Amino acid sequence: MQHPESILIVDFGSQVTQLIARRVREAGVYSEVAPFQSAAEAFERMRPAGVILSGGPASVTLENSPRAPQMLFDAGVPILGICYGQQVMSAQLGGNVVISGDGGEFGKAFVEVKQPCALFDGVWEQGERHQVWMSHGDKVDAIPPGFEPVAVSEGAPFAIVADEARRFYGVQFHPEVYHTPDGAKLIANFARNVCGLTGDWTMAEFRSAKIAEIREQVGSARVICGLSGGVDSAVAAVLIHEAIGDQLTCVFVDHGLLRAGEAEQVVGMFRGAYNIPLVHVDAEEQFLSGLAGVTDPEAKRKFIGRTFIDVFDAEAKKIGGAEFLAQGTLYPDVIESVSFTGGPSVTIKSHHNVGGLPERMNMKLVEPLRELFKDEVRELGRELGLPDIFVGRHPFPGPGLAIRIPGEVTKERCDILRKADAIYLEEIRNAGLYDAIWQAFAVLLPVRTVGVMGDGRTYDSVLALRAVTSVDGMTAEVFGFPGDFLPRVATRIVNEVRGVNRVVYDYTSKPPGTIEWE
Ligand SMILES: Nc1ncnc2c1ncn2[C@@H]1O[C@H](COP(=O)(O)OP(=O)(O)OP(=O)(O)O)[C@@H](O)[C@H]1O
Ligand SMILES: O=c1[nH]c(=O)c2[nH+]cn([C@@H]3O[C@H](COP(=O)(O)O)[C@@H](O)[C@H]3O)c2[nH]1
Ligand SMILES: NC(=O)CC[C@H](N)C(=O)O
Ligand SMILES: [Mg+2]
Repeated sequence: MQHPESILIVDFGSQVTQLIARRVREAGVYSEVAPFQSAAEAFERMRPAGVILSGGPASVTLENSPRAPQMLFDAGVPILGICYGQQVMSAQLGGNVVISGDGGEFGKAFVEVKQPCALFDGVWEQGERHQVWMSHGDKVDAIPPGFEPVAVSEGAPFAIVADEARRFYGVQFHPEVYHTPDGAKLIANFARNVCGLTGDWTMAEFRSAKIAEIREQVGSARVICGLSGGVDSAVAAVLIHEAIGDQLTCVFVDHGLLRAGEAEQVVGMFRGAYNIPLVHVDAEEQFLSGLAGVTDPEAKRKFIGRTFIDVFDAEAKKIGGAEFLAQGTLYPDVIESVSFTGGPSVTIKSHHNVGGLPERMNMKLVEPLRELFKDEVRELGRELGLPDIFVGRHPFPGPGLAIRIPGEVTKERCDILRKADAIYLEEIRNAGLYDAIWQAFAVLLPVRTVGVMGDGRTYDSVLALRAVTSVDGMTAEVFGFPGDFLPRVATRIVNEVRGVNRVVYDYTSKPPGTIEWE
C-alpha cells in the first residue's frame, strides 16, 4: 500500500528497532519496519517520506555484513542512520568505519553540540552538552563527502554527522531508547521537520487503511480467525469483520490448556457482544495426548503451533474451505520468534503463532496487527468500540497452561494449576489490583517439597506466583503487592488446592527473565 505520509524503518537486527517504530508513531507518523533484505520492495510499495536505518549486531568492517539497498540513497528522501545505520551509510557513501581501538562506548555518554543542525533544530543549541545512550564497538573514522560533524562525544568524533543538502543524518548513539532523554524529540523532529510530515496520523486512520488492505488481500475469499478471547484476536476479528463481513468465521480452540471457566466465558462474551459466526472446538484430547512425554519448552511450543493449524484446517474444511487464516499476531510475537537478519540476533522463544507455525501451510495468513504493540492494539480496540472486558484483559499466551507447567503436561497437573490460578486471580480482582497489573499468573513447578499439614507429612508440588507491570510486554517489572496480600493468597492456595504445599513469588524482571517461565 502506498503511504506517502510515512517513514520506512530498515532493520539491521537491533534489539531496539521496534522502539524506533514506537517513537515515530508517538510523533503522529505512520511507520513500518522492513528487514534490510526486503527494504527496497518495502520502499517501492510505501513510497515513504523518509527512511531510518536501525542499529544492528553486525560489524560494517566485516565482509558480507548487511548493507542498505543503494536505491534508498538515490531516492531523494531524508535518511537518519542510527548506530549501525550511521556506520553502514558512512561506508556506502564513501566514508570509512573501523573497530574502535579503545573497545567502544557502552551505556551513558555525553555529546557536545558543535554546529546547528536540522535534526535537533529547536531541541538542542550549539555549545550544549546532552546525555545520550551508546552501544557500539565500531566507529566512523572518515565521513563521506558532503557530510559534516555537528556533535562529538568522548569516544565518537562523529557522534552526529549531517549532510544538510541531501538531508542525510547519522547518529552514533540510540535516540530511540529511554536513556537518551531527548531522543524521542530528535526522532519527532526528523519525522516532522526534516521529512515534512504533519504528525496527524491516528488510530482512526490505521483502522481505515487496514480495512482497505484486508479487502484488497482477501477479495471475496473466506477467512477463518483464531479467536482466543484475548485482546489481540478480538481486535483482529472485529477489524476483519468490519472489512469483509460474513466472509469471516471465528474459531475458538479449547485445547484443555485454558484457565478455569475460560471457554464458556469467552464464547459467551463474544456471542453476546457480536454477531460474528463463532465455532467452539473441543480439542483437549488432541492436544493433551500429543503433549504426553514432551518436556522441552520449544518442543511444546512447536507441537502446539502445529496442532492449532491442524485444527484450523479441519474447521476450514467443515465450512467448505477457507483461503485465509487470520491471527492477532503482534510485533513482539514476531521479534521474539524470529531473527530477521539470520545473523547473530537469536530466537528467544517460538511464539506459537509465529515461530511455532508449521513450514507448510494450506491457508495464507492475514495479520493486520503485526506491526503494533499491545498498548497500541488496546487503543485500536477502543477506537473500534470494543467493550472494556476485551480491551482490559491481561494477555494469555496461546500455548496456555502448557508453558506454565515446566516438565510434562498432564490433565491432572492442568487441573491443579487451574484451581490455584483461579484463586490468585480472584484475590487480585477482590483487592482491586487487576488493572494495576499487566499480567498475573501461577506456574506449577516440577519440584516437590516436604510440608506438614494437620500433623501429617505432605510431599507435594511448589507453585510460583508471578505478576508484572509492563507497557508492551517487551520489558517488564515485578509488581509489588501490598503488605499481607501474598501470604493470604499462599495460605488459601495451600489450604484449597490439593497437590500444592508451598507457594513462592517470582521477583525477576524482564530482562533478564521473560514473563512466562517457558
Ligand atoms: N485458544 C485459541 N483459539 C483460537 N485461536 C487462538 C487461541 N489462542 C491463541 N489463538 C490465536 O493466536 C494468536 C496469538 O495469541 P495471543 O495470546 O498472542 O493473542 P490474543 O490471545 O489474541 O491476545 P492476548 O495476548 O491478549 O492474550 C491469537 O490472536 C489468536 O489468533
Ligand atoms: O500467544 C502467545 N503465544 C506464545 O507462544 C507466547 N509466548 C509468550 N506469550 C506472551 O507474550 C508476552 C511476552 O512473554 P515472554 O516475556 O514470556 O516472552 C506475555 O504476555 C506472554 O504471555 C505468548 N503469547
Ligand atoms: N548498536 C549498534 O548498532 C552497534 C553497531 C555495531 N555492531 C558496533 O558495535 O559498533
Ligand atoms: Mg492470548
